[in-house]
Amino acid sequence: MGQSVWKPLILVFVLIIVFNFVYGYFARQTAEGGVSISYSRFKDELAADNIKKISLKGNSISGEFRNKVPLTDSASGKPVVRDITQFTTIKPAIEDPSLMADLQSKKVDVTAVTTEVSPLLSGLLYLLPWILIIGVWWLAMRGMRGQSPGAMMGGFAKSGAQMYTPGEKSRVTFDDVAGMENAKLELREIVDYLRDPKKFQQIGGKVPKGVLLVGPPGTGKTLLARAVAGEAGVTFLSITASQFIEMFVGVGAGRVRDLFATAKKSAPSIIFIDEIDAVGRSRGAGLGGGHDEREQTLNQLLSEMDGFDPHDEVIVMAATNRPDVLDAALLRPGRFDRHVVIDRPDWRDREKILQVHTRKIPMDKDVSLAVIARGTPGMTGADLENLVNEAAILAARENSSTVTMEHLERAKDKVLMGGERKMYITDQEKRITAYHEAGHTLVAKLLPGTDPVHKVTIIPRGQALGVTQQLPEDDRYHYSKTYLVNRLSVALGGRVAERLVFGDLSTGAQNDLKMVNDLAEKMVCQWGMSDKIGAMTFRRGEEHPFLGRKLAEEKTFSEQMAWLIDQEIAVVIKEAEAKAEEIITGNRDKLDILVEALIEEETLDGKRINGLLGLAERQ
Ligand SMILES: Nc1ncnc2c1ncn2[C@@H]1O[C@H](COP(=O)(O)OP(=O)(O)OP(=O)(O)O)[C@@H](O)[C@H]1O
Ligand SMILES: [Zn+2]
Repeated sequence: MGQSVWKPLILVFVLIIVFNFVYGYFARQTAEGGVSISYSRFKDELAADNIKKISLKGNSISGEFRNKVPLTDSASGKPVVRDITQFTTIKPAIEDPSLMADLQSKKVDVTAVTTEVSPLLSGLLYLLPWILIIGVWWLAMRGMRGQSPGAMMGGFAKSGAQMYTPGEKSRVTFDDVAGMENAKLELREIVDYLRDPKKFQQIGGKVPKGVLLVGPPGTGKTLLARAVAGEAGVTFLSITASQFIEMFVGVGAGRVRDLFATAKKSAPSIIFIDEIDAVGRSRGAGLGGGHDEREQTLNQLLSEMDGFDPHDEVIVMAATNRPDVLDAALLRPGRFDRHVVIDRPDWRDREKILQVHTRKIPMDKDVSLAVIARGTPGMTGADLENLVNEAAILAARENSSTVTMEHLERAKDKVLMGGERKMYITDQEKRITAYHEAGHTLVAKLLPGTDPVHKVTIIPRGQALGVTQQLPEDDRYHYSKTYLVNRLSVALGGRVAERLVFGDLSTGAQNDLKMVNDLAEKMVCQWGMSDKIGAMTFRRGEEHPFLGRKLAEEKTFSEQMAWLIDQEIAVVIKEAEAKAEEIITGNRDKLDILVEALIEEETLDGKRINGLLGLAERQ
């Protein structure tokens, strides 16, 4: 909860306290300030004819003695110095039928006071629970929208979406989004369209509808979407997909309808749906029932997107880090047909992000954000923002007027340890990863007939410390043995480079090895690519009790054959590994060039790799 939410809460507390004081003041006034005595003592004094007058108010009796009475300490029973004339006591819950008669016979002056304190006060007392209920409800509504007063200027959206209208102070532009130049470039067209939809259509631009932002959490997808709205100066409606279905059954579809209606009313506008996979998982994928609500919501979303007219001037943006689980219907033309991939930032972008977030923080003159950026591979924008905040807190705690390098380093360690991902990477690990990935890349580049290398990176993602990405040039349906063996060589290139350079192996090649073994097994058992076995096919199933593998089902075969299959798989793998080794040993200088560039730049695209290796384009 933000500070703004606490303010009314504090106000309510203050009101309650003030009310208590006022009430107490009135209550004491009517009690006439007597000293409290026991009821039996009061009865004794009454019997002794020592009560002059009393006043009754509810259960309490206050009054005056005829003669002063020594006050007894109730704990010790000893008389206390002070004599009293004024007293109060409480009538017990048990009826005392003789009281009135006694009072009359002793000629006590009796007045009855109404229990009503004051009409104003009792009115307040009556209203208080209502004030509390309404207050809590109000706070809950605000909390649900997570809105600060600034963000509310655009008013409410019934769907529960957060709404930002143009011209607000909290406007976000591309300047607030550091790095991501490619993504910004791709979104430029959306901005142009929203700025002047008519003109855009006259020029003949294809009216965009849905944009899917794909990337890991915290990489700034929401921020980027808001910046698009800010750049174009249009209304931004933001909702998290799980909000559609969080409350009651049947609400989700209605909320979607409301959301689109609001967006159309305030067009041109952007609808942003975060974590779209929460409603957008492929239909029918769930087990059993209970998914109707989600499916209804998804269907409503699809039909709203289809119902757009070009003149509606609404763009739907959505974010996910699981594009693979999305229902294919969402990705069809006319829906989310544009995809913008947002990767974890490389160190140059990390430096820019640090610059954005330190803009308003006094930094020591010795601080080098580049050094921090280089030491934080794998961190997202959100992680870096967190790092800067931690550093500022450390500085404040030490009464330091500026944030120093040391604060930043300590904050870095803290964020690294807090993160669930293993992001802390030593220089040595970084070197090993760089050699591993450069090994893959070099083999892929120098072996003919392999898929082009799209990019290579040593920025960790998921479990992998680095990635070499190859993209096939076109869809292939037939693979030659040469192609497949080359592919094995590329996969083994990482491991081979590690072994040749460090004389040691790391666990980093685990995935490569699994891929290599699976592929080699298929080559031998399914595609008949082994000389010794020839054109026979086998299906190999689960573990064999003796051989470590079970060869079963399609064809039963002897243990000798099982042994031969294993031999042949080993031969294929050895052959591929020897090829990789030959290339890497023969081009050690090129390997080193790639490694230095990788450590310096973290990510190399195909063009850059060709440049470094002195190769022509399309090789
Ligand atoms: N490129 C960036 N430049 C500046 N700040 C960034 C950048 N990327 C992320 N941040 C910071 O990280 C915060 C979180 O980013 P944001 O919520 O946009 O990430 P997200 O990708 O939408 O994450 P999620 O998928 O968890 O919603 C932002 O508020 C912003 O302050
Ligand atoms: Zn590898």
